[in-house]
Amino acid sequence: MITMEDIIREGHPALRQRAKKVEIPISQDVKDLGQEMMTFLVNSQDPELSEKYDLRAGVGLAAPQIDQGLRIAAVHIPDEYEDDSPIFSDVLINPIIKRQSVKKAALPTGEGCLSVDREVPGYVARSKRITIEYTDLNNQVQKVKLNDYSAVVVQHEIDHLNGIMFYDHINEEDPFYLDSDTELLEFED
Ligand SMILES: COc1ccccc1NC(=O)N[C@H](C(=O)N(CC(=O)NO)CC1CCCC1)C(C)(C)C
Ligand SMILES: [Zn+2]
Repeated sequence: MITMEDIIREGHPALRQRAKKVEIPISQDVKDLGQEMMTFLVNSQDPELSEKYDLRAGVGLAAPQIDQGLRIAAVHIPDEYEDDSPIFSDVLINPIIKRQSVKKAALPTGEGCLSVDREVPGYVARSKRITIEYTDLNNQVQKVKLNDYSAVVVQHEIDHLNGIMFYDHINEEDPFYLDSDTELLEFED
């Protein structure tokens, strides 16, 4: 199973490389990798398992973060109200952003990263609404519209497939600069 030891940290060159497209139909190896990545997220959100294996509560994981240079990202976004029905949960193979809103959104808390062991303060402005297309683990092409928090998570993961870290988006002069078309998302903890 994937644990924090398998997650490479900033400074590792693999985090700055562009991941390679996955051959379709996906091989069994890719299917296993995708399932393992999803299992990590589910485990990391389980009180017992996250405690037992010292896992950070993850909502997304990209293959480059476990040193696999493939365009695969797992996303598992819990619904803070109903535990058993996540807001969005899937393994994205070769995801592409087909449409994105001009309107931007940022988390009021800023962002962190499983591959970054430090706080990097500042707003990360991302498209508030996106339409993504990807292949799922059953080789089905999916077209999904996401907004707000789900859109933030997926954009954060797709960035990893392109060697981009969240802090690359933070304004150097004023980390908490917000331009007029960026809103802070409501964020109940
Ligand atoms: C169950 O966990 C939650 C429930 C409700 C709100 C937030 C979370 N958890 C997270 O935001 N978790 C972050 C996360 O997984 N990521 C993913 C990552 O590093 N992918 O490479 C960072 C997030 C920052 C914004 C989008 C993803 C970490 C870096 C803090 C572990
Ligand atoms: Zn990350």
